[in-house]
Amino acid sequence: MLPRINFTETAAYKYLSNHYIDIAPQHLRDLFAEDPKRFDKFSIAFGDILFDYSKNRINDTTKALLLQLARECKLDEAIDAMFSGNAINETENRAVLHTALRNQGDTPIVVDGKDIMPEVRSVLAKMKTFSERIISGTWKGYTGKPIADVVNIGIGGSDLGPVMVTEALKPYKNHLNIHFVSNVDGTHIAETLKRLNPETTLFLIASKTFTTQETMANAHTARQWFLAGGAAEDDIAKHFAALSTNSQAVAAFGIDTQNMFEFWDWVGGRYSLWSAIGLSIVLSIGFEHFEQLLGGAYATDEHFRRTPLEENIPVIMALLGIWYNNFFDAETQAILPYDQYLHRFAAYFQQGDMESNGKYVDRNGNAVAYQTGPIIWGEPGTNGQHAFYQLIHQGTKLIPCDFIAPAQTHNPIGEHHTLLLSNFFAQTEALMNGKDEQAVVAELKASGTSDSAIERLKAFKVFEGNRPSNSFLIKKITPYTLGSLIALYEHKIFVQGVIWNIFSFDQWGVELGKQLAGKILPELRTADAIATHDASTNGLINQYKKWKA
Ligand SMILES: O=P(O)(O)OC[C@H]1O[C@](O)(CO)[C@@H](O)[C@@H]1O
Repeated sequence: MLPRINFTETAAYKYLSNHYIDIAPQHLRDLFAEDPKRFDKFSIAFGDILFDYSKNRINDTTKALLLQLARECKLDEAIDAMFSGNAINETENRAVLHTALRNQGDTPIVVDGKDIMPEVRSVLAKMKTFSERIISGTWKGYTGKPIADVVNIGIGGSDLGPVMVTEALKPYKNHLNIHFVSNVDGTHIAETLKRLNPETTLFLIASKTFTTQETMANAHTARQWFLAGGAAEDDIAKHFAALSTNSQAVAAFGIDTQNMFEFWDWVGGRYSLWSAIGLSIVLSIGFEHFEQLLGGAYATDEHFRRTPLEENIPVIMALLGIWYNNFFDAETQAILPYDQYLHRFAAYFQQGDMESNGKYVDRNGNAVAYQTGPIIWGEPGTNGQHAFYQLIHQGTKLIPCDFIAPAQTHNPIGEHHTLLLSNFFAQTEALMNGKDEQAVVAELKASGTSDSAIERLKAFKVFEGNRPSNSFLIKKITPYTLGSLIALYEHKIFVQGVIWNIFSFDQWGVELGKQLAGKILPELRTADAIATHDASTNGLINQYKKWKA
């Protein structure tokens, strides 16, 4: 069982509330000026990742109190409970062991009295053999041709992780074309299939439950398309594989269970890219690179598990998030990668974070009286700069930002990377320092602006600054460093859930919409006017019926 502690009733929370009153008016500029050791103190080097959190509205006391908060909430106990396979997903009575999928230690990990590591390794071995056959072309389609295109059909955790990682690791890609179909909107699969040849296409049906409406609809459409191309039922075995925990449903769909890559109910969907759900990643970059991804994540797991809290990156990330979320009333958290390959990173952690910590019921089943998970959003720099940074710099909302950038690029073209990085450094500095009125006036004077124009313009050109950010400077985005980075964010989410006293590994909040869609679906199949809902829903459905072709 996870501890049940209301963090707002801890001593640390009370101290932090008072301490907030001291810190809130202080400017980051002054905090830097007062402490020449601030960067050394508030940054952590972890392999090829430098985590700089010095541009946050904290001082030594803040850090000490936040760590006290973590201790009072028994974070150590919770970390042990997760890694040792306790059923910490209590509402589903499941262990939470995505860490076992990348475990490279030799201590058994026991769930329900059984060491799960042999099974984990056996599925990895099966993924290796299968992927080698597909990549090398020794696996032939039903007309004897090698596979050229792979379509992953899945949604949520069975899509976002593989999409994000295959995009992030494109420089490591082989000749196979990898496609992702997730949306139940027929446009998604129709547009994808248009470009494909059934003789050379492999479908991966990725679904933990193998019951998800969107995935099943797309899988059936893919099957029909495949058969319509001239293939026979028996040929399905050469062109369809399943990534799932549900072997019965896989067999019922008609996929040979030989072609099923299994995972287990102790892997949460949004934490599953390390499991068989990662097969599209393996096919895209090869098994060795996938192993490096797992290796990087394992290094983070070890860091998280064994490093004292004060030097523990996910713990610091989580506590800073709580500082802004619960004391500064920040509602969102931006993730801003200065790497085009990471363009789906924020989208991936939208699910990772918001499906995990978007909860208002605590671990005792009571409504919380405090804020929990933040809204996660972001786009790659510098595109974001020309879209929404205005609001981050001069808006009325406090938006803590995570900046992520590689020191080395995979595409050293001219000065592009230097330009990109100059923006990365400049933005965090500008957000922190801002520009005061004196500087604005001096600048306008120097450019020959008249005194009356200066008076009129100066207020608009002032930047308050004092906007907090974390910076992750990464030597290079490789499978290993990416694995480490993803796992840092995963554990951050876990720590925050522990402190907010919520269950981070269930997702009951997605059920109601699914249930209602199931009820509405048969109503849409008839031409009859509907009166079974509220006036708005009835009105919309009936208008739809009039308009639909
Ligand atoms: O892998 P499945 O079972 O198809 O589920 C897909 C997604 O649906 C959810 O259950 C809810 O959106 C996610 O948690 C999960 O990642």
